[in-house]
Amino acid sequence: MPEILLEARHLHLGFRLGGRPFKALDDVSIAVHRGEAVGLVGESGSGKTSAALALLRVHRPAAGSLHFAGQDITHAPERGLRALRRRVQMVFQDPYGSLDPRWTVERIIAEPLVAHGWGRRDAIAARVRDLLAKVGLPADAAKRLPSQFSGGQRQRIAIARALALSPDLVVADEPVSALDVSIQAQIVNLLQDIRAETGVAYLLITHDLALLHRMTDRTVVMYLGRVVESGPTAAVVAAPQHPYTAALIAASPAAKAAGRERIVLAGDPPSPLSPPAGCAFHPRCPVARPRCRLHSPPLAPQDGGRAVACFYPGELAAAPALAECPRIARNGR
Ligand SMILES: Nc1ncnc2c1ncn2[C@@H]1O[C@H](COP(=O)(O)OP(=O)(O)OP(=O)(O)O)[C@@H](O)[C@H]1O
Repeated sequence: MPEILLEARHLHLGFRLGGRPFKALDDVSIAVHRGEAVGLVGESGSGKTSAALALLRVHRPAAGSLHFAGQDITHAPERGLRALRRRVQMVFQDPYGSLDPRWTVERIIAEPLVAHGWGRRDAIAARVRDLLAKVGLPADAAKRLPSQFSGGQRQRIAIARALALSPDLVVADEPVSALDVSIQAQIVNLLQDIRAETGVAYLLITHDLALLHRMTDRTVVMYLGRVVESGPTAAVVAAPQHPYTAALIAASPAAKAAGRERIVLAGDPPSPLSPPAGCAFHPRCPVARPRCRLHSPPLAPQDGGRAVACFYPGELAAAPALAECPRIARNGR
Protein backbone atom coordinates (compact mmCIF):
# COMPACT_ATOMS: atom_id res chain seq x y z
CA MET A 1 0.00 0.00 0.00
CA PRO A 2 1.42 3.44 -0.88
CA GLU A 3 2.08 6.02 1.80
CA ILE A 4 -0.90 7.69 3.46
CA LEU A 5 -1.10 11.26 2.19
CA LEU A 6 -3.91 12.70 4.24
CA GLU A 7 -5.59 11.03 7.17
CA ALA A 8 -8.31 12.04 9.57
CA ARG A 9 -8.90 9.92 12.65
CA HIS A 10 -12.03 10.13 14.78
CA LEU A 11 -12.95 13.67 13.74
CA HIS A 12 -15.74 15.46 15.54
CA LEU A 13 -17.06 18.76 14.29
CA GLY A 14 -19.91 20.83 15.72
CA PHE A 15 -21.98 23.58 14.12
CA ARG A 16 -24.88 25.65 15.30
CA LEU A 17 -28.19 25.91 13.51
CA GLY A 18 -30.47 28.69 14.77
CA GLY A 19 -28.32 28.84 17.88
CA ARG A 20 -28.65 25.12 18.59
CA PRO A 21 -25.51 22.97 18.46
CA PHE A 22 -25.39 19.80 16.40
CA LYS A 23 -22.81 17.27 15.28
CA ALA A 24 -21.84 17.81 11.63
CA LEU A 25 -19.16 15.12 11.94
CA ASP A 26 -19.35 12.34 14.49
CA ASP A 27 -16.25 10.16 14.77
CA VAL A 28 -15.28 10.35 11.09
CA SER A 29 -12.08 8.64 9.92
CA ILE A 30 -10.90 8.95 6.31
CA ALA A 31 -7.53 8.21 4.71
CA VAL A 32 -6.30 9.04 1.22
CA HIS A 33 -3.16 7.22 0.05
CA ARG A 34 -0.74 8.64 -2.49
CA GLY A 35 -2.21 8.36 -6.00
CA GLU A 36 -5.51 6.96 -4.75
CA ALA A 37 -8.99 8.17 -5.72
CA VAL A 38 -11.38 8.10 -2.79
CA GLY A 39 -15.08 8.86 -3.11
CA LEU A 40 -17.15 10.46 -0.39
CA VAL A 41 -20.82 9.75 -1.04
CA GLY A 42 -24.11 10.46 0.69
CA GLU A 43 -27.26 12.54 0.38
CA SER A 44 -27.26 16.30 0.70
CA GLY A 45 -26.46 17.30 4.27
CA SER A 46 -24.72 14.05 5.19
CA GLY A 47 -21.50 15.94 5.97
CA LYS A 48 -19.36 15.26 2.87
CA THR A 49 -18.24 18.85 2.34
CA SER A 50 -17.77 19.39 6.07
CA ALA A 51 -15.54 16.31 6.20
CA ALA A 52 -13.43 17.55 3.28
CA LEU A 53 -13.11 21.03 4.79
CA ALA A 54 -12.13 19.53 8.14
CA LEU A 55 -9.51 17.38 6.35
CA LEU A 56 -8.11 20.58 4.85
CA ARG A 57 -8.18 22.30 8.25
CA VAL A 58 -10.57 24.95 6.88
CA HIS A 59 -12.88 23.81 9.66
CA ARG A 60 -11.13 23.14 12.95
CA PRO A 61 -12.32 19.83 14.31
CA ALA A 62 -13.43 19.76 17.96
CA ALA A 63 -11.70 16.41 18.45
CA GLY A 64 -9.72 13.85 16.51
CA SER A 65 -6.43 14.02 14.66
CA LEU A 66 -5.21 15.02 11.20
CA HIS A 67 -2.02 13.93 9.51
CA PHE A 68 -0.64 15.17 6.22
CA ALA A 69 2.38 13.41 4.65
CA GLY A 70 3.28 11.94 8.04
CA GLN A 71 3.04 15.26 9.92
CA ASP A 72 0.52 15.83 12.68
CA ILE A 73 -1.30 18.99 11.58
CA THR A 74 -4.21 18.72 14.02
CA HIS A 75 -3.19 21.84 15.90
CA ALA A 76 -0.61 23.31 13.51
CA PRO A 77 -0.68 27.11 13.27
CA GLU A 78 -1.63 28.55 9.85
CA ARG A 79 2.03 28.88 8.81
CA GLY A 80 2.48 25.19 9.62
CA LEU A 81 -0.17 24.40 7.01
CA ARG A 82 1.78 25.79 4.04
CA ALA A 83 2.65 22.34 2.65
CA LEU A 84 -0.99 21.28 2.96
CA ARG A 85 -2.20 24.48 1.24
CA ARG A 86 0.29 23.99 -1.60
CA ARG A 87 -0.01 20.25 -2.10
CA VAL A 88 -3.77 19.89 -1.74
CA GLN A 89 -6.04 21.87 -4.06
CA MET A 90 -9.80 22.08 -4.54
CA VAL A 91 -12.17 22.04 -7.50
CA PHE A 92 -15.70 23.16 -6.71
CA GLN A 93 -19.09 22.28 -8.14
CA ASP A 94 -19.86 25.68 -9.57
CA PRO A 95 -17.37 26.85 -12.20
CA TYR A 96 -19.24 30.17 -12.34
CA GLY A 97 -18.97 31.05 -8.69
CA SER A 98 -15.41 29.83 -8.14
CA LEU A 99 -13.66 32.03 -10.73
CA ASP A 100 -13.28 35.79 -10.18
CA PRO A 101 -15.18 37.32 -13.14
CA ARG A 102 -12.89 40.39 -13.28
CA TRP A 103 -9.67 38.43 -13.63
CA THR A 104 -8.21 37.13 -16.89
CA VAL A 105 -7.81 33.38 -17.15
CA GLU A 106 -4.05 33.86 -16.98
CA ARG A 107 -4.29 35.72 -13.68
CA ILE A 108 -6.70 33.13 -12.28
CA ILE A 109 -4.43 30.19 -13.12
CA ALA A 110 -1.27 32.06 -12.09
CA GLU A 111 -2.66 33.12 -8.72
CA PRO A 112 -1.53 30.03 -6.75
CA LEU A 113 1.88 30.22 -8.47
CA VAL A 114 2.30 33.86 -7.46
CA ALA A 115 1.03 33.20 -3.93
CA HIS A 116 3.62 30.46 -3.45
CA GLY A 117 6.49 32.47 -4.96
CA TRP A 118 6.80 30.34 -8.07
CA GLY A 119 9.51 31.81 -10.27
CA ARG A 120 9.59 34.82 -12.59
CA ARG A 121 6.84 36.34 -14.67
CA ASP A 122 7.87 34.68 -17.92
CA ALA A 123 8.21 31.31 -16.19
CA ILE A 124 4.71 31.74 -14.76
CA ALA A 125 3.33 32.69 -18.21
CA ALA A 126 4.93 29.58 -19.71
CA ARG A 127 3.48 27.42 -16.93
CA VAL A 128 0.01 28.89 -17.58
CA ARG A 129 0.35 28.03 -21.30
CA ASP A 130 1.30 24.43 -20.40
CA LEU A 131 -1.63 24.14 -18.03
CA LEU A 132 -4.09 25.48 -20.63
CA ALA A 133 -2.83 22.87 -23.09
CA LYS A 134 -3.09 20.15 -20.46
CA VAL A 135 -6.78 20.92 -19.85
CA GLY A 136 -7.54 21.26 -23.56
CA LEU A 137 -7.94 25.03 -23.87
CA PRO A 138 -6.30 27.18 -26.55
CA ALA A 139 -3.36 29.40 -25.62
CA ASP A 140 -5.34 32.56 -26.42
CA ALA A 141 -7.74 31.68 -23.59
CA ALA A 142 -5.17 33.26 -21.25
CA LYS A 143 -6.14 36.84 -22.08
CA ARG A 144 -9.89 36.33 -21.87
CA LEU A 145 -12.37 36.60 -18.98
CA PRO A 146 -14.30 33.66 -17.47
CA SER A 147 -17.59 35.07 -18.86
CA GLN A 148 -16.32 34.34 -22.38
CA PHE A 149 -16.34 30.58 -21.72
CA SER A 150 -18.96 27.87 -21.42
CA GLY A 151 -19.56 25.97 -18.17
CA GLY A 152 -17.38 23.04 -19.22
CA GLN A 153 -14.57 25.36 -20.29
CA ARG A 154 -14.76 27.22 -17.00
CA GLN A 155 -14.42 23.94 -15.15
CA ARG A 156 -11.30 23.29 -17.27
CA ILE A 157 -9.95 26.66 -16.11
CA ALA A 158 -10.67 25.72 -12.48
CA ILE A 159 -8.89 22.39 -13.01
CA ALA A 160 -5.89 24.16 -14.57
CA ARG A 161 -5.67 26.43 -11.52
CA ALA A 162 -5.92 23.43 -9.18
CA LEU A 163 -3.06 21.72 -11.04
CA ALA A 164 -0.80 24.79 -11.16
CA LEU A 165 1.32 23.77 -8.18
CA SER A 166 1.43 20.06 -9.16
CA PRO A 167 -0.58 19.02 -6.10
CA ASP A 168 -0.48 15.55 -4.55
CA LEU A 169 -4.22 15.63 -3.93
CA VAL A 170 -7.18 17.39 -5.55
CA VAL A 171 -10.41 17.56 -3.57
CA ALA A 172 -13.21 17.74 -6.15
CA ASP A 173 -16.61 18.67 -4.71
CA GLU A 174 -19.30 17.58 -7.21
CA PRO A 175 -17.02 18.64 -10.09
CA VAL A 176 -19.45 17.83 -12.89
CA SER A 177 -22.92 18.04 -11.37
CA ALA A 178 -23.49 21.66 -12.49
CA LEU A 179 -22.58 20.84 -16.10
CA ASP A 180 -24.69 19.66 -19.04
CA VAL A 181 -24.76 15.89 -19.24
CA SER A 182 -23.03 16.00 -22.63
CA ILE A 183 -20.12 17.95 -21.10
CA GLN A 184 -19.85 15.88 -17.92
CA ALA A 185 -18.16 12.94 -19.67
CA GLN A 186 -15.51 15.23 -21.16
CA ILE A 187 -14.57 16.65 -17.76
CA VAL A 188 -14.57 13.18 -16.18
CA ASN A 189 -12.25 11.97 -18.97
CA LEU A 190 -9.99 14.96 -18.41
CA LEU A 191 -9.78 14.23 -14.67
CA GLN A 192 -9.02 10.57 -15.44
CA ASP A 193 -6.30 11.47 -17.96
CA ILE A 194 -4.70 13.89 -15.52
CA ARG A 195 -4.61 11.24 -12.83
CA ALA A 196 -3.09 8.68 -15.19
CA GLU A 197 -0.47 11.18 -16.29
CA THR A 198 0.48 12.80 -12.98
CA GLY A 199 -0.43 10.24 -10.32
CA VAL A 200 -2.43 12.87 -8.42
CA ALA A 201 -4.79 11.54 -5.75
CA TYR A 202 -8.46 12.56 -5.73
CA LEU A 203 -10.98 12.97 -2.98
CA LEU A 204 -14.21 13.05 -4.95
CA ILE A 205 -17.31 14.33 -3.19
CA THR A 206 -20.46 13.25 -4.96
CA HIS A 207 -23.93 11.85 -4.68
CA ASP A 208 -23.54 10.31 -8.15
CA LEU A 209 -22.91 6.59 -7.74
CA ALA A 210 -22.04 6.11 -11.41
CA LEU A 211 -19.34 8.77 -11.18
CA LEU A 212 -18.05 7.23 -7.99
CA HIS A 213 -17.86 3.83 -9.65
CA ARG A 214 -16.08 5.20 -12.67
CA MET A 215 -13.54 7.37 -10.90
CA THR A 216 -12.66 5.99 -7.49
CA ASP A 217 -10.71 3.11 -5.96
CA ARG A 218 -12.25 3.39 -2.53
CA THR A 219 -15.55 4.66 -1.21
CA VAL A 220 -16.65 6.20 2.06
CA VAL A 221 -20.42 6.41 2.55
CA MET A 222 -21.72 9.05 4.97
CA TYR A 223 -25.08 9.39 6.65
CA LEU A 224 -25.94 12.20 9.06
CA GLY A 225 -22.34 13.06 9.86
CA ARG A 226 -21.11 9.49 10.31
CA VAL A 227 -19.32 6.97 8.13
CA VAL A 228 -21.70 4.05 7.66
CA GLU A 229 -19.68 2.04 5.14
CA SER A 230 -16.26 2.10 3.51
CA GLY A 231 -14.23 -0.18 1.29
CA PRO A 232 -12.96 -0.76 -2.25
CA THR A 233 -15.48 0.89 -4.59
CA ALA A 234 -15.94 -2.16 -6.83
CA ALA A 235 -16.79 -4.35 -3.83
CA VAL A 236 -19.06 -1.76 -2.22
CA VAL A 237 -21.03 -1.22 -5.41
CA ALA A 238 -21.24 -4.94 -6.24
CA ALA A 239 -22.34 -6.00 -2.76
CA PRO A 240 -23.20 -3.08 -0.48
CA GLN A 241 -23.26 -4.09 3.17
CA HIS A 242 -25.15 -1.14 4.66
CA PRO A 243 -28.85 -0.81 3.76
CA TYR A 244 -28.30 2.90 3.11
CA THR A 245 -25.59 2.13 0.54
CA ALA A 246 -27.82 -0.50 -1.06
CA ALA A 247 -30.68 1.98 -1.33
CA LEU A 248 -28.43 4.72 -2.75
CA ILE A 249 -27.20 2.33 -5.42
CA ALA A 250 -30.68 1.12 -6.26
CA ALA A 251 -31.88 4.73 -6.55
CA SER A 252 -29.11 5.80 -8.93
CA PRO A 253 -29.91 6.60 -12.56
CA ALA A 254 -27.37 3.92 -13.55
CA ALA A 255 -29.52 1.25 -11.88
CA LYS A 256 -32.48 2.59 -13.82
CA ALA A 257 -30.52 2.55 -17.06
CA ALA A 258 -29.61 -1.07 -16.37
CA GLY A 259 -33.31 -1.87 -16.57
CA ARG A 260 -33.99 -2.06 -12.85
CA GLU A 261 -36.90 -0.12 -11.52
CA ARG A 262 -35.87 3.15 -10.01
CA ILE A 263 -36.42 3.33 -6.30
CA VAL A 264 -35.78 6.22 -4.01
CA LEU A 265 -35.19 6.48 -0.33
CA ALA A 266 -38.43 7.45 1.32
CA GLY A 267 -38.41 10.77 3.11
CA ASP A 268 -35.54 13.10 3.84
CA PRO A 269 -32.70 12.40 6.22
CA PRO A 270 -33.68 13.39 9.78
CA SER A 271 -32.64 16.82 11.05
CA PRO A 272 -29.11 16.76 12.42
CA LEU A 273 -30.48 18.82 15.33
CA SER A 274 -32.43 15.83 16.59
CA PRO A 275 -30.90 12.65 15.20
CA PRO A 276 -32.85 9.47 15.92
CA ALA A 277 -31.74 7.37 18.88
CA GLY A 278 -29.90 4.15 18.13
CA CYS A 279 -28.84 3.77 14.50
CA ALA A 280 -29.56 7.13 12.83
CA PHE A 281 -30.75 5.32 9.69
CA HIS A 282 -33.30 3.10 11.44
CA PRO A 283 -36.45 5.20 10.72
CA ARG A 284 -35.80 4.79 6.98
CA CYS A 285 -34.35 1.30 7.07
CA PRO A 286 -36.32 -1.62 5.61
CA VAL A 287 -34.43 -4.21 7.66
CA ALA A 288 -34.37 -2.40 11.03
CA ARG A 289 -35.10 -4.44 14.17
CA PRO A 290 -35.87 -3.25 17.72
CA ARG A 291 -32.17 -3.37 18.58
CA CYS A 292 -31.47 -0.72 15.91
CA ARG A 293 -33.75 1.76 17.72
CA LEU A 294 -31.78 1.40 20.92
CA HIS A 295 -28.14 1.03 19.94
CA SER A 296 -25.89 2.70 17.43
CA PRO A 297 -23.85 0.09 15.54
CA PRO A 298 -20.09 0.77 15.52
CA LEU A 299 -18.16 0.91 12.24
CA ALA A 300 -16.87 -2.67 12.29
CA PRO A 301 -14.07 -3.96 10.03
CA GLN A 302 -14.92 -6.71 7.55
CA ASP A 303 -12.79 -8.80 5.18
CA GLY A 304 -11.26 -7.17 2.11
CA GLY A 305 -10.54 -3.78 3.68
CA ARG A 306 -14.22 -3.06 4.19
CA ALA A 307 -16.07 -1.66 7.19
CA VAL A 308 -19.76 -1.26 7.94
CA ALA A 309 -21.83 0.25 10.73
CA CYS A 310 -24.85 -2.06 10.71
CA PHE A 311 -26.06 -4.89 12.95
CA TYR A 312 -27.40 -6.75 9.88
CA PRO A 313 -24.84 -6.15 7.14
CA GLY A 314 -25.63 -7.27 3.62
CA GLU A 315 -29.29 -8.06 4.30
CA LEU A 316 -30.81 -5.41 2.10
CA ALA A 317 -28.28 -5.91 -0.69
CA ALA A 318 -29.17 -9.59 -0.73
CA ALA A 319 -32.92 -8.95 -0.75
CA PRO A 320 -34.17 -9.84 -4.25
CA ALA A 321 -36.95 -7.27 -4.35
CA LEU A 322 -35.61 -4.07 -2.93
CA ALA A 323 -38.54 -2.19 -4.46
CA GLU A 324 -40.96 -4.12 -2.26
CA CYS A 325 -39.38 -3.05 0.98
CA PRO A 326 -42.03 -1.15 2.93
CA ARG A 327 -40.05 1.95 3.78
CA ILE A 328 -38.45 2.47 0.39
CA ALA A 329 -41.04 3.96 -1.90
CA ARG A 330 -41.13 3.56 -5.65
CA ASN A 331 -40.34 6.67 -7.57
CA GLY A 332 -43.72 8.04 -8.63
CA ARG A 333 -42.54 9.17 -12.05
N1 LIG B 1 -20.63 26.58 8.24
C1 LIG B 1 -21.70 25.93 8.67
N2 LIG B 1 -22.41 26.35 9.75
C2 LIG B 1 -23.48 25.68 10.21
N3 LIG B 1 -23.95 24.55 9.67
C3 LIG B 1 -23.31 24.07 8.58
C4 LIG B 1 -22.16 24.73 8.02
N4 LIG B 1 -21.73 24.01 6.94
C5 LIG B 1 -22.57 22.96 6.83
N5 LIG B 1 -23.52 22.98 7.81
C6 LIG B 1 -24.56 21.97 8.05
O1 LIG B 1 -23.85 20.76 8.33
C7 LIG B 1 -24.54 19.65 7.75
C8 LIG B 1 -23.61 18.94 6.77
O2 LIG B 1 -23.42 19.79 5.65
P1 LIG B 1 -22.43 19.44 4.45
O3 LIG B 1 -22.42 20.61 3.52
O4 LIG B 1 -21.14 18.98 4.99
O5 LIG B 1 -23.17 18.22 3.76
P2 LIG B 1 -22.97 17.61 2.32
O6 LIG B 1 -23.12 16.14 2.48
O7 LIG B 1 -21.70 18.09 1.73
O8 LIG B 1 -24.21 18.19 1.55
P3 LIG B 1 -24.34 18.77 0.05
O9 LIG B 1 -24.29 17.57 -0.85
O10 LIG B 1 -25.68 19.45 0.07
O11 LIG B 1 -23.18 19.71 -0.14
C9 LIG B 1 -25.78 20.21 7.09
O12 LIG B 1 -26.85 20.05 8.01
C10 LIG B 1 -25.45 21.67 6.87
O13 LIG B 1 -26.61 22.46 6.88
